[in-house]
Amino acid sequence: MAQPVFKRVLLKLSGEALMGDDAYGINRETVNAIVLQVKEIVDMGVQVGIVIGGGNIFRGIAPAAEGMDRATADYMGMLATVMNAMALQDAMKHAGVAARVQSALNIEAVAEPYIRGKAIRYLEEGKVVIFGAGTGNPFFTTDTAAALRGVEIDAEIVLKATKVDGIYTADPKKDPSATRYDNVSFDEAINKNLKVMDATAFTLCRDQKMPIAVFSIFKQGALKSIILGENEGTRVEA
Ligand SMILES: Nc1ncnc2c1ncn2[C@@H]1O[C@H](COP(=O)(O)OP(=O)(O)OP(=O)(O)O)[C@@H](O)[C@H]1O
Ligand SMILES: O=c1ccn([C@@H]2O[C@H](COP(=O)(O)O)[C@@H](O)[C@H]2O)c(=O)[nH]1
Repeated sequence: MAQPVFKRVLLKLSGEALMGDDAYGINRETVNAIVLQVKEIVDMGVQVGIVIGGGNIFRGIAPAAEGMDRATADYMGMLATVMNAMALQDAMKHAGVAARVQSALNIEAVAEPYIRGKAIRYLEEGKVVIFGAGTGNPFFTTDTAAALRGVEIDAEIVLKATKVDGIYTADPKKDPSATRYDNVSFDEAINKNLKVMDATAFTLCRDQKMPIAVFSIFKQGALKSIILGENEGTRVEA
């Protein structure tokens, strides 16, 4: 049987991917389908940390955030990611996957605080750790949180699960003539402003020699393919 090529990974899940076909919010069926893909790699013995985005909830409250102080809106965005983390943990529990939520913002009544050593211990025990509230700081994104937590937990790769199947020469949703890269260097991704991830996230991964794989969470089996070392999506490396 094929063996995983990674022992520990950091999976970044787009918040917007949780909406399914809804306008915003959390679509339970979509979450369950994502959880099954994660379960597949957990059952192979891969240790999985997850950073979850907040776009699905934040989009719904965006009109209220208009004109608001940027830091306040960002804290709201971070709280949205905690809701997603809780929904994901609940869906994992129902699928028989042990998961813990750790929050970068202190909200101890709903989630334990982010403690690096404890997160690593959970991973070693085979539990999925879901990191909520991004980095805990405004003016950042959950992509940067994924790069940061990935480096902190000593993951071998950051897996960016999104709505498109890799990195393109331009946003494929806006430019149908855009073509997909199989491989791209950090410098090219940053210099060409390939917006699938923000420059802070790319730069941190580049400096810490942390490879990134970008793939579609809606493509059945894509996550497992990457774990088995097969060609899938786009790989960003030095
Ligand atoms: N060069 C590019 N290649 C691929 N996708 C791109 C590119 N430029 C922009 N995009 C867009 O970036 C989006 C990926 O961002 P995604 O929504 O997954 O991230 P996010 O902002 O981290 O998540 P969230 O939904 O939680 O806010 C894709 O849906 C795609 O339309
Ligand atoms: O470290 C962080 C992470 C996130 N935010 C805020 O949350 C929203 C949602 O995150 P996405 O990465 O867009 O999914 C983001 O727009 C920020 O407003 C943050 O401030 N700090």
